[in-house]
Amino acid sequence: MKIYTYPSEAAETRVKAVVKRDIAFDDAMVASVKQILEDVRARGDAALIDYANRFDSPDLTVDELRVTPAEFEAAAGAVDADFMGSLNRATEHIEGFHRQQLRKSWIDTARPGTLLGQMFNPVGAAGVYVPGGQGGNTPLVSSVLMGVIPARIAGVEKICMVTPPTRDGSVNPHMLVAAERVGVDAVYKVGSAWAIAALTYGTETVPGCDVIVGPGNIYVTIAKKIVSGTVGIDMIAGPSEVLVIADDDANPEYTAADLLSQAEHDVLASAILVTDSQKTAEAVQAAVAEQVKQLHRRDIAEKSLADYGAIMVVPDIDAAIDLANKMAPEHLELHIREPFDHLGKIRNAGAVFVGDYTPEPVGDYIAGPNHVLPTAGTARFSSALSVDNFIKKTSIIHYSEAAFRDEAEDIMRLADIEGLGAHANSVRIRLEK
Ligand SMILES: NC(=O)c1ccc[n+]([C@@H]2O[C@H](COP(=O)([O-])OP(=O)(O)OC[C@H]3O[C@@H](n4cnc5c(N)ncnc54)[C@H](O)[C@@H]3O)[C@@H](O)[C@H]2O)c1
Ligand SMILES: N[C@H](CO)Cc1c[nH]c[nH+]1
Ligand SMILES: [Zn+2]
Repeated sequence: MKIYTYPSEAAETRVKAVVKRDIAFDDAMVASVKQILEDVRARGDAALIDYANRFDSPDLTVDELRVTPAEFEAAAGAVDADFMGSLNRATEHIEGFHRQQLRKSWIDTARPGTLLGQMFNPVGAAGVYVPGGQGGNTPLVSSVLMGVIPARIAGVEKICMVTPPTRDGSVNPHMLVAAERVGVDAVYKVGSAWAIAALTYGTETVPGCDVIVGPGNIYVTIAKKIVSGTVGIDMIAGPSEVLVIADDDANPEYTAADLLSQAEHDVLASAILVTDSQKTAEAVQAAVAEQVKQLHRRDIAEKSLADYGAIMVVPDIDAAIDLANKMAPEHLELHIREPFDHLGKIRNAGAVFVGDYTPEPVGDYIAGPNHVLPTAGTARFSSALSVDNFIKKTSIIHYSEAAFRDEAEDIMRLADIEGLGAHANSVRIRLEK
């Protein structure tokens, strides 16, 4: 990882490259995703199978697109009791955290003669994208829980899950067991942009949904961005990111391990260390170089660090926090003395991990908060996946005659200013009654 002095021109260029990396999609990628979306819209299942055969699963047929009861049953027999223990524990924690987010419809009658309020209703159908990697080689089992649990708690009636199939046309058994555990209604073997198209437009096999949630690689992210508005989406939850703020007291081995934990996700992932200590910068640089050699996904981590990694040396911890707020990382770790004294200064981050014993994977798997988080600087305006992403709010408005008469002049005046005579008339006609 390269060490930069921040601020400097070189450091600023790297910051921009990281923050803009999935918004500055290259035109060819966007064009290819648009073409996939149009193709699925026009040809439905036939297009899904063509893409699945080309990218993930050479022999998959239309009849195999939906996971069957027999496949769920076989999956249940293929996982061990230890996995079930961990799955149950994670599920309980995630359910507990998300239950706190449920809100009740409300009405307010404080203003005489009026009744105002909001009704909260779940969307009818949600599509949950679960990343699987090409040919299902990186099955993010934990993302099943993160996508489905909030939808279930919101009360969504129909929850469909999509994920790329493996080369042999199956879905990882741990993923299927997790899906069944949290009450998914159907699982479809489709990945990438064609899965987002299927959930948006519907095909013969895959039903269209009202809302699509879940993280994914650049193709998934571009597709979600394009279909947003036709369906609801949760957020831009693209290639993973971590920004660690560390002082001269931080453990360089821990810090390096945490940076690598996100760098290994994707060649487009980003891992940044910001420190006020040259000694820490150099120690972490050396630890990363050493630890990366041991990784099974070394190539991915090395490319991501080369393209989107950095060690920024800043004058002090306040400057580190300013830089974090500017970059708005998906994950922010604080490896500093008295971290809670600084927490209130953090304004832009998907999730903050505080202290030596809260490495980011605690949040990925088991703590309870959602690990589907905004990336590429979008934590400036969006938040973790939550129950809210599945809820619509409908306003309720009632006026008595007296309340209506009391405010009639105001309504007519505002309508006249807008030049909307029919609006004013709908008030006047009642006053003349
Ligand atoms: N922000 C978050 O909350 C969050 C959470 C978890 C994971 N992630 C990110 O999700 C991503 C998961 O990516 P992944 O690739 O492992 O799984 P994925 O399921 O998102 O993508 C794999 C799919 O993309 C397809 N694909 C490969 N090359 C393609 C091409 N040229 N054109 C179109 N499609 C192509 C594959 O065939 C497969 O179907 C990572 O970037 C990870 O960092 C983000
Ligand atoms: N760190 C990812 C979010 O960027 C989530 C994840 C799932 N599995 C492992 N990690
Ligand atoms: Zn992770």
